[in-house]
Amino acid sequence: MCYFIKIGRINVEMYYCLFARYFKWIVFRRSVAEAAMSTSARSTVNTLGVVGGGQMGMGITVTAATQGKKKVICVDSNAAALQKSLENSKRILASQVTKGKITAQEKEEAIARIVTTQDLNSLKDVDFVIEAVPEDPFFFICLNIHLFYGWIKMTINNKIQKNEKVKKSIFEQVSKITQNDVILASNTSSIPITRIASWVSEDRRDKVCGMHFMNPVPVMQLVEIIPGLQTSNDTKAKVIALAEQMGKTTSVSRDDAGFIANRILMPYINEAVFVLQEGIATKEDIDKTMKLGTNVPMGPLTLADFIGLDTCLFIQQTLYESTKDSKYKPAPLLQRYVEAGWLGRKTGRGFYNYEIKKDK
Ligand SMILES: NC(=O)c1ccc[n+]([C@@H]2O[C@H](COP(=O)([O-])OP(=O)(O)OC[C@H]3O[C@@H](n4cnc5c(N)ncnc54)[C@H](O)[C@@H]3O)[C@@H](O)[C@H]2O)c1
Repeated sequence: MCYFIKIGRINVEMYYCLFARYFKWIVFRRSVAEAAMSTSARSTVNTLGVVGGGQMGMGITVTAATQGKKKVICVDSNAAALQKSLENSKRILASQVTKGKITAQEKEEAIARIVTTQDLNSLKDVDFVIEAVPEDPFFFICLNIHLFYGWIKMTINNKIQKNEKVKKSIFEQVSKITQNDVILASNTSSIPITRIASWVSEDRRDKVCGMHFMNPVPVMQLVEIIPGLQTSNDTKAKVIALAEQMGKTTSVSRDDAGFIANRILMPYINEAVFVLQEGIATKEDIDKTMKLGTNVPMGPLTLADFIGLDTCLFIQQTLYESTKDSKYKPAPLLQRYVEAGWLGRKTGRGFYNYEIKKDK
């Protein structure tokens, strides 16, 4: 496009054309430099590293070991959580055998492919890493004070650290432990991928990508893929390929608060909590209305318990803080439940009560 404007004796068109050429040259030089800087990511994933063996991490581990036939090294800093997750994964696999989805032999083969460890250095030789540690660590402090007139039981449980310290430290460490061509994916529900990429060295940022699995991973079909600003197309293609090898279907979202699923789902859950808080309906009627009225498998409060109320609150807070739009303000009742330690199924109590299965 050229502009013919004469300002006195100056031919603006000429200056414009010269500037456009110079600009194109700069863009060309930058893309050549970037291409030279970034190497392509490892193509074949034989061994997958998963960091965090909680409900998502273990779901990813089991799915990769069964559907993807990958060897999986699952790292969790908490030995008890790891043991519990391993038992859970065996239960998931046993139920898949019962449902005829896999054979008993496939179950045994999948279990044999899973290694659990507390040592992050075990990821030294993996081909791909998926991080699934919590977004927001909760420090639960219970204080019992015995006074002369009787017991006063105080529970202080509202110290919420609103930072991403755990994930940051994992990315910093794992990017140094693993080889440079290894993709580092995050299962984050809400932290911007471009921010996560900033936690690793510049020459590795093109290999950081969001890989947002849905809960429960072995059952849910979708994985949201979220490329950050610096994620290369090569990385994005390889993340999609791994998701497909795990039997999943993918959708792609821009790196924006909540991505697609949580941007829509969390305000829906939050509104259901407001309806409960305002006494408009009972929790049973809220769930029944949405389940039968909109033909979804479960109502919003049951779903929130399933996801984890801490996770729901954190995502809602992230949406609110990143947009400053009052429509995302977390419902006070959701905050109270989290402060009470009623986090849903995983703690045995959320909007409903649950029996926690004891490991044999
Ligand atoms: N729960 C959901 O429905 C859901 C869905 C999609 C994505 N996510 C995301 O997945 C991630 C994990 O969520 P979750 O529900 O599995 O949490 P979770 O609490 O069930 O599991 C997290 C695990 O990480 C471990 N961990 C903590 N610090 C660690 C460290 N430094 N090194 C190794 N392991 C560590 C914990 O011991 C725990 O077992 C979060 O980012 C969450 O937002 C959750």
